[in-house]
Amino acid sequence: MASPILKPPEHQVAGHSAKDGKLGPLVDGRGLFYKPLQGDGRGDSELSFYAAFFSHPAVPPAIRSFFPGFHGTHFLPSSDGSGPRPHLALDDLLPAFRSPSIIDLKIGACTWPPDSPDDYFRKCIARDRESASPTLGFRVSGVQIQNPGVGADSFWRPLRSRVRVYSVEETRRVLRQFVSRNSPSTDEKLDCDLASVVYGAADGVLAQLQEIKAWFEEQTIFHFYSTSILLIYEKDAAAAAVGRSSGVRVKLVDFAHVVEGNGIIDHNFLGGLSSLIKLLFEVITDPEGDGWKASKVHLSCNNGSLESNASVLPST
Ligand SMILES: Nc1ncnc2c1ncn2[C@@H]1O[C@H](COP(=O)(O)OP(=O)(O)OP(=O)(O)O)[C@@H](O)[C@H]1O
Ligand SMILES: O=P(O)(O)O[C@@H]1[C@H](O)[C@H](O)[C@@H](OP(=O)(O)O)[C@H](OP(=O)(O)O)[C@H]1O
Repeated sequence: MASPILKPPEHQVAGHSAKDGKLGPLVDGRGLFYKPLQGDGRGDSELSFYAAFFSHPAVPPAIRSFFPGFHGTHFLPSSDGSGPRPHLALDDLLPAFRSPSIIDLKIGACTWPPDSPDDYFRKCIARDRESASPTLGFRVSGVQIQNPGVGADSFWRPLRSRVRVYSVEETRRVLRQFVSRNSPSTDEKLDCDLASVVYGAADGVLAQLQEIKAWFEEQTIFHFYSTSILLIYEKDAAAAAVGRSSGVRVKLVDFAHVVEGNGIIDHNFLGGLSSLIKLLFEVITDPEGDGWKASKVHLSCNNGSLESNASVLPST
């Protein structure tokens, strides 16, 4: 069989990209996503996580299904032309989708593991403070939303530099935009028409997140710093899914900063996940987004304390 042609993924919304001659992931068009092992120990750390996670007897099979399947490492030519290097071979999460709407949500108010080197901690906290992470416990890392009525290949893709500094209000808005049928770039009122099927259906995003959350309420094996939750769905399929499955997928990706849990609950991830669930639930119950008011919240983090005045909480 001829070797597959490797190319940058068509629908990558965050992270390092192989486009423009840089080092990034490649896909083979046959179902595998190859993520190059990054330097600074990040690649080795992610490889160790995948090996430990998929061999750990205490991880339930249903939980494994929320992670990309892992198929070892493959030595492949790097996308930046620097020669062959090991790549993680993962299930490509997107072949089943023709025009996927995707959002990457980086979970956790703290994005750096305890005992991180000082320069890494400073880099992370500077980025976190520009974002909604300290307030919400998660932030948007990247998003693409199919433009309805314009064609299957037309997407709204805001600049990543803009997305990673989204405020709380902007984060709430994009979560509503993600399930609206009017054009994402429009100023008109968002319709949130697909919220009940994409977020609220029996096999929708909230049901899947609740299953993940139930595991995080018990598991003390791993602590996931800077890990993302990807939400992936197809607008046409969701619109046609009255009473049927919308095919929406929830997946966890990016495990370069996972550390051992040492018998302790991963409060950082659990807090962000709970906050995300609450916001998505409110998209269904309060699609107009009126039930929010400004409030002041204090959150503490390892390596220091964060304070924010910009938070919003639902009114009671
Ligand atoms: N298995 C996969 N299949 C398809 N797409 C994927 C897969 N894993 C990741 N992606 C895409 O690649 C993006 C970045 O993934 P990931 O966070 O693992 O990369 P990264 O370079 O480590 O990111 P960062 O720079 O944030 O650390 C995701 O937002 C998603 O769009
Ligand atoms: O959110 P963005 O804008 O995509 O920014 C990236 C994101 O913060 C990643 O988590 C980080 O990798 P690490 O988590 O591994 O530090 C990467 O650092 P890098 O550019 O130094 O790789 C950043 O560029």
